[in-house]
Amino acid sequence: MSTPVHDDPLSRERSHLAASRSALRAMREDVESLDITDVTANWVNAAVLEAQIEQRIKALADLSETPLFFGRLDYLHAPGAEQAEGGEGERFYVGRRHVHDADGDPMVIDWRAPVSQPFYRASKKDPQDVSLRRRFGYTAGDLTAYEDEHLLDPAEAATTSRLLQEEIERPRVGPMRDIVATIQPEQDEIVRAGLAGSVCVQGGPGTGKTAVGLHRVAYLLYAHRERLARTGTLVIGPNRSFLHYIEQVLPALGELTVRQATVDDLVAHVEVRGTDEAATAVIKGDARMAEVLRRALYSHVVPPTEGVVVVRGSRRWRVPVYELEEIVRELLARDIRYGAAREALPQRIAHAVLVQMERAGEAPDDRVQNAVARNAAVKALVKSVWPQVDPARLVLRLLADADFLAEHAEGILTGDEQKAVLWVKPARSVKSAKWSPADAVLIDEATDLVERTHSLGHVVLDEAQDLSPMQYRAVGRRCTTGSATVLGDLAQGTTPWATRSWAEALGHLGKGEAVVEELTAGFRVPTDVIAYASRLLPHIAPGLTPVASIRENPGFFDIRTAADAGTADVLSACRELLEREGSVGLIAADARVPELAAALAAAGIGHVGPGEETTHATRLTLVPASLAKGLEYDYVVLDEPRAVVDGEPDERTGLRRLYVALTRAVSGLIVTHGTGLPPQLA
Ligand SMILES: Nc1ncnc2c1ncn2[C@@H]1O[C@H](COP(=O)(O)OP(=O)(O)OP(=O)(O)O)[C@@H](O)[C@H]1O
Repeated sequence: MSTPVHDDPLSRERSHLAASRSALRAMREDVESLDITDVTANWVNAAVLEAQIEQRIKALADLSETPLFFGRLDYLHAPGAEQAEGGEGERFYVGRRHVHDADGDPMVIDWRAPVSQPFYRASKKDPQDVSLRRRFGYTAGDLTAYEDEHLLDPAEAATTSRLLQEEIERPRVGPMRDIVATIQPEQDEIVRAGLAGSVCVQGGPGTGKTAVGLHRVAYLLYAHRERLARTGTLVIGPNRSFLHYIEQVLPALGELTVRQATVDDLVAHVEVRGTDEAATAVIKGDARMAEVLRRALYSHVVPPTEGVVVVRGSRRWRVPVYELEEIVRELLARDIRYGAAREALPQRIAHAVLVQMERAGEAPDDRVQNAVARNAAVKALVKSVWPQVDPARLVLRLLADADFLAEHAEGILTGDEQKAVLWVKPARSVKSAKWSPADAVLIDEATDLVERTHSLGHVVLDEAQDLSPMQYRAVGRRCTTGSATVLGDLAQGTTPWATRSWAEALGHLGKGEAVVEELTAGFRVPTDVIAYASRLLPHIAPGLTPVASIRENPGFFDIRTAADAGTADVLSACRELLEREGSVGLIAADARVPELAAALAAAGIGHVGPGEETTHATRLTLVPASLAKGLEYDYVVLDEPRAVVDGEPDERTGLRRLYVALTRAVSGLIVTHGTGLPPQLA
């Protein structure tokens, strides 16, 4: 007897998957076979088009490990034609990208399309016209399970989805991956917030801030593709290893054009070779420095002391000093940059000359005005009244010349503060100066005073709590005409200038109107571990809501007292965790890393640094506590919590660093210590 193979729902869904994959293949072949020889006028166009085609082919790749669709929605009624992304059916498969058949009918709908939204938001309370929501389970790329919710059936009990739970509990390996299949309703609201407004998300460790920020970019690129292609998008993260950790997420969602950078990258006007004492960096990062810079820059504008005489042919035209003063005053009052005003000044003077010419009965045209503006006398006047200023040289002088600084910081910085920012050994030139990261930000501010910084369409700022006010300003001027998504956790602020409140930070960013949302459901850290780490909250960020872990797997948590502060117990903890599936991170105070690296090598345990690819043979990452932020590992060994705290300039920062280190583990954490635990963990 033969069994019918296509009759059960799972088989039907599998055939839809197979059909969708061949439809995708056909779409790709269509693009691959495009012949552009006849449609491009020149080789530049051809090159651009070819690059676009190549991107499109890449975007249409069928990746065996990323299923084409992960959900299905059965609508009760066909959604409005304007919502249907070209389809008129009432059943939609939701996936990472749009796939259509030969007739152009949708086989899979992009998760970002409006008709997909109820997949994330519909509930029994608000079914949004969805009668059935189906989630699919995959094993090694094969569709092996599904799970249904009948949203309109009052008899069906609301349950938590097994597939969702499994996805959340899945062991972590390698870099971050997308969460499209399991975005939660409160996350989805942030992901799909409009492009016009800015959003700020406060959320404890593992609440999905980074994930939400990246999916938000993908969503915005879908919903406002043309506009953002013109204006650009940018994701800002704290350091290289973090950016490396997240760099696969957007390409996996088909978005290949988003720039990712650190704040230091954005302000790289000079080579940074120096560092500042914490107290100095705090002052250099203070928003008051913006006013000092503004004053110092505009001190270069000096009122004219005599009129200018322009000789043309046999005639001499004089613009009297009071009229020049008026022009300068008017330019100073206008909301334009120093450089733009400097360019406008000769034209204004020329205009004044032209008015005189007209009064004298001449009929000068634009060419005459330009010629007057370029006249040597006018040029000389502009040079003395409104000289060109090099932003880096301006900052150099402020940091090197006590009198110059005193003159412009008067009433803004105290005498002690001025002393703190002055170089002990003043640099002679921009090239030879040992610029610090904070100096580079000052130069960026000065650069923007001279010439307006280009604004992007949208900027995502991750780990935002660590920025100084001057750094917020640097990010803010890159989205003056666009919007921002600001992600952070006040409890994880570990810089001496870390943000105290989001209202303050958003003010410096120039996005005071942004709404602040809070995420409190934790997807990473197991309950016991997050409860333990949260003991630190009253000491590091009183008033913040502790994260509530939604992981069912209780995880594995052990605190081990070592015989001494050596490395033997750390090594055995690493060995033990390497027996298990998933990634392993050994987190330690920066100062202990060399000793631990040597011990691991001596014991024959291979390891890599954060941001380096692990391999099957080398699954351990040795992470200095200062680089742990934003990262996660399936299992973590945390070495000497006390040393982590002591590694920071003050106790609160130390405890915050410890909070970060304690909250990196997904499935298990072993804390080893030979010197006792910080009393705040007791
Ligand atoms: N809805 C979700 N479904 C499945 N996994 C999720 C979901 N939201 C977040 N995660 C996972 O939880 C982990 C933590 O997310 P993420 O790194 O974005 O948190 P975070 O708030 O930025 O943490 P931190 O404050 O430590 O930087 C990641 O592995 C992420 O993929």
